[in-house]
Amino acid sequence: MTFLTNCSSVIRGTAFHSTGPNSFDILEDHLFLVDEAGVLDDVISPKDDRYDNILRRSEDAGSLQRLKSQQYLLPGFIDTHVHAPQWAQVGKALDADLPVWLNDYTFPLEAAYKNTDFAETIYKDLVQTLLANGTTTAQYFGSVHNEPNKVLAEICASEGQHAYIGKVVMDLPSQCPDYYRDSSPQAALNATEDFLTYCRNLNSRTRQDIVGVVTPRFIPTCSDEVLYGLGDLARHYDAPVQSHCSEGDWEHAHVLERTGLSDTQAHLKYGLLTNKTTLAHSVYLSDSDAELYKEHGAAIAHSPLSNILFAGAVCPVKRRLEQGLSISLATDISAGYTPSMFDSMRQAILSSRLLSTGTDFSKSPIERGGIPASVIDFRQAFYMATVGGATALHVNAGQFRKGCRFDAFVFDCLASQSQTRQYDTDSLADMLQKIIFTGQRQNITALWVSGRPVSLH
Ligand SMILES: O=c1[nH]c(=O)c2nc[nH]c2[nH]1
Repeated sequence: MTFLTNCSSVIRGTAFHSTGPNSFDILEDHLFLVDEAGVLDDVISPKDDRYDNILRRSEDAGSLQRLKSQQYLLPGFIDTHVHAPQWAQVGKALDADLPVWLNDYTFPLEAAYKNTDFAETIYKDLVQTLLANGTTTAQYFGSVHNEPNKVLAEICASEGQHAYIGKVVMDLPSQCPDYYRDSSPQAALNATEDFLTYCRNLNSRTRQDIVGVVTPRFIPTCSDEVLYGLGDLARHYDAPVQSHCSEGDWEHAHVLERTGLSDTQAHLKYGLLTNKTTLAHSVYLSDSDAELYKEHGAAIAHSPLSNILFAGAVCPVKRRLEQGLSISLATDISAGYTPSMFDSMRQAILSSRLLSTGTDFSKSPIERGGIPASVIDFRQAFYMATVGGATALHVNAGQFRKGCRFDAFVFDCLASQSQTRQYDTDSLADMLQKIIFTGQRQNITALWVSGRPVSLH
């Protein structure tokens, strides 16, 4: 038996994990054996002959942690689209439309991160807040300037969060303010390369993933030269790519007019639609665009809150899942106003209900314009927030399986100020639904990233 030679800790309790878009498992009263590297070495069911022996030995060795009644183990959330600098304006200016929001609020704020003291304060708060909300992995847009991006990478490393981070590229003078853009396509490419290398070096010194991501803000703010150059860098470094795609009427039409192509086709032309690409929003995809995502293995970062505020339409998640696309979930701070993936899961479910029924009360149900069979439920939401994110980022996480890294948190229904109730009438499957619909930050009472406990602030 490998136990006690490889294992640094054993957790005993009941866990939930997603096993696919339509399914989940309840691992009732299992033992989770975590090795020195923070990877699940084994998951032992009470029916397993080894159970009692392992339980006793881990208890004797002082490496056993038991979850209490009404405490559950969940996989850490994977938030695949967060604008780190926008944390300072979360909840602000959401009465504006996208171009006004970008030009009047967001660009001036992002430019302010040149002051690395400011960056340090905000980024530390952001990373601690996301961890406290159960997000063990985040994919971040940084800003144009690399000094604050490096501060963000160091903070993720020291706070203990897996982080995918991009230096934002925006170089097109006609679409970007003088005070906040890359000075030339070459300067943008050099800075991107510098940041990819920086993250690679940092990653070799940290336990968790710190990965540089090729990050054109979106096609409207980028020159053709820079977009082709970023495609070359992504290929050369085998680096992930993130951007925004087909996010609203204005943006979708703008790309069509400029390139003669849909946003998806344009990403492909520039070499930016790869199996390591995650594209936020992706609302206005034709079915043939969706086929391109599938063919090239690109993922959607579904951002239900910001889609409501800025897209003016709902991403047909159910349809895209049925088409076999890779779909993850995101808060999209700060066009999304919450750091909580619980909130994002809930909004994804609610948006799909409205998409399915249509919304104009003055029309009959038939004429209301809904798209039938668009409803997703807690299963798909849980999948996107965990396994979908892991699939998009190609990481072995999001589940409690042997070989998965142990990124997880304890959800405590009895935590102070909890609004999640468990009664005798509730089955364990009921409890997963209740957790998804009522869960909050205060329910998260312990969290591990790659097997290491993280302090919650
Ligand atoms: O929601 C969004 N947030 C942004 O920062 C952004 N930039 C381009 N398009 C965007 N959409």
